[in-house]
Amino acid sequence: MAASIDHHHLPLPRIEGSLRLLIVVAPYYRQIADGLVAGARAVAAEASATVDLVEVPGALEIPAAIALAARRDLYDGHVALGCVIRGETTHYDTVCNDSSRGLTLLGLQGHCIGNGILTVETLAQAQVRADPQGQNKGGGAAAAALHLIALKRRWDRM
Ligand SMILES: Nc1c(NC[C@H](O)[C@H](O)[C@H](O)CO)[nH]c(=O)[nH]c1=O
Ligand SMILES: CC(=O)[C@@H](O)COP(=O)(O)O
Repeated sequence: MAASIDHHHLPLPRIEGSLRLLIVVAPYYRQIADGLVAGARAVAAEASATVDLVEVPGALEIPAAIALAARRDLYDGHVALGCVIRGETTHYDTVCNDSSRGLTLLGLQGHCIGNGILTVETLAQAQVRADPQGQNKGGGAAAAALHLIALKRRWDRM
């Protein structure tokens, strides 16, 4: 088993005014997705954000769904949640790389996105990462979106 390493988490930023988050989740592995969503919702509640949630079939559809929502400028930030577990073929690499690249490209266009798409070898690895009492990657992705929103608002005021 890998050594456990503590990650330092920034405190949640204080954000004034209304705050709208969209969670886009791929429930390809339902139990994992549920843990990720629970963690993300808890962080959103801490920041008093209102949350909408939509589901898409798989991680590959997450960037496209966020791009569609972003066209309407409905949300301050987006939280991408899902899980990719290595199978027998190279499809794993496509799903991991293209979902990540899609989110990164959207981020570089100025959209505030937290990436909580797990890319793992085993279901056990996914379980500890999705668990809100464990590594809580869903919460981490929501926090990442909030940090970007805070920066955007700060620089919009200058
Ligand atoms: N294998 C996994 C997938 N594959 C499905 C794709 O994301 C996509 O929905 C399909 O290719 C149709 O476009 N998705 C996951 O979220 N996790 C996987 O492990
Ligand atoms: C991660 C995947 O895309 C995977 O679930 C597909 O499995 P396989 O490579 O065995 O078809």
